[in-house]
Amino acid sequence: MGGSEDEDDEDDEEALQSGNLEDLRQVEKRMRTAARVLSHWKELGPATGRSRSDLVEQLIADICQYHGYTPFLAEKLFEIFGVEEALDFFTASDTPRPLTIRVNTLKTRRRDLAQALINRGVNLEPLEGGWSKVGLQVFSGSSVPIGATPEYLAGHYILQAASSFLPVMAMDPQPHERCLDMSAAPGGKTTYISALMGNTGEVWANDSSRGRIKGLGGNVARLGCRNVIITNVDGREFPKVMGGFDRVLLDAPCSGSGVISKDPSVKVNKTERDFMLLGHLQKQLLLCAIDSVKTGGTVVYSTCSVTTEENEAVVSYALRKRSHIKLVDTGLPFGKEGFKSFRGKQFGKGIELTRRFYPHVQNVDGFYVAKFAILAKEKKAPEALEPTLPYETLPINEDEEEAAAAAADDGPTFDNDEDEKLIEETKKRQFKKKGLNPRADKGKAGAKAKQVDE
Ligand SMILES: C[S@@+](CC[C@H](N)C(=O)[O-])C[C@H]1O[C@@H](n2cnc3c(N)ncnc32)[C@H](O)[C@@H]1O
Repeated sequence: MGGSEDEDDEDDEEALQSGNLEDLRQVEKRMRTAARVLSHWKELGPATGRSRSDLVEQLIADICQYHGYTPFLAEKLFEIFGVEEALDFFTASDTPRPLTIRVNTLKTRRRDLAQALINRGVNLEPLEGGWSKVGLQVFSGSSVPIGATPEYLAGHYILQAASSFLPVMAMDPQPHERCLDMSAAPGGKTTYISALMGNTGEVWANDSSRGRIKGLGGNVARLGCRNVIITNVDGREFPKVMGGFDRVLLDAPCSGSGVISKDPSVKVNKTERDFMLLGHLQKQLLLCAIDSVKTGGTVVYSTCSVTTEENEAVVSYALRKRSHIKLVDTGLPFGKEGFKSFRGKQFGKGIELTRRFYPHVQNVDGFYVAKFAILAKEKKAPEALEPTLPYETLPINEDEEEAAAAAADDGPTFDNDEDEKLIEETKKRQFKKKGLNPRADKGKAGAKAKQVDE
């Protein structure tokens, strides 16, 4: 784990030149000591002669200076990992993860690709731990541009972080199925799904970003994925656009708190509001993903974030809102269990089956993977049928949401007056769509609508 000795030497060199090395070493030592004292406060605290809050304040100030985080995010990560482990996370997030590529089995075999690249002078090895048959780790030192070899241009491989393989492995797509990758660009996972399905069946690859769709199209074409259909809509349009999929992957838009080594701007540009809005969007998208799958199907939810509000809280929300789903084993060979609770909040049934991956533990990007099985919906008497709550009206704030959940026991609650209005509006829209006058006599309109349907 961590950077190479050469990189450390370069950092030291820079710090030396700016006359700061001694300061940095001192700050580093002070942080480690403070973290150890805080973790064993009862035994070690009194001897410091300082208050706990004073020490926490100093530690946060040091982290902000040394690692460049805002106090807000530093504290947030403390809460997730505890102080000592958080320091390991900060250090690992300041160094790049190993460079990895995924072999495109639609075009070649790992052995053949490895040989071709070795012949060009690339140093590589299978991924550590033997958990992937399609991954190769590329070592620095060779002058070969790994993103521009003839094999790359011919689509024999894609540059892909190792942890990004995991949601697709959990999804386990099968030949001839109909799958949806709801937020797919630039297509690392879509092209893997396509390969696992052996270019059979259908992979609907969707992304709401027009700009990012171009990259997705490029990768799909380069890797020769002929079973992929690309769409460019907001994921929340599913299942209105189409449904009945065998499997859906929602690799959700997220804060990127697990991939800070790739995008250090996350250290300073995320606010409480960002996390709240992201959590809200993720919840909406996850419900839509679930509603787009047929009975007996599978949904995989993943993020490259380590925060609970983007992970366990989203999954628990879905469990509360959809009673016909359950969490199942991801089948992934490593990873830490999802949190059962966080700051007094208990997460849903089976949450320990979800998996967390960390840069400082497995030397992979921070990731989260949850897998749901979609069961048959309980049959209800026609008069008991509830309208589906429009996704736009999902409560945005946790308190609001919790109050709703408490009142609901298992299923979603509905405000009758509001629902009446919504049902009326939906009916009107449907009538208009069919060229009917919504104000016309209900009986006649109903009869005409029936004719059109037939
Ligand atoms: C984590 S990235 C997906 C990475 C992709 N799965 C891969 O492996 O290459 C999240 C994606 O979600 C897309 N996105 C954001 N909001 C969305 C929405 N409402 N519906 C669909 N896609 C959305 C973003 O454009 C972005 O490409």
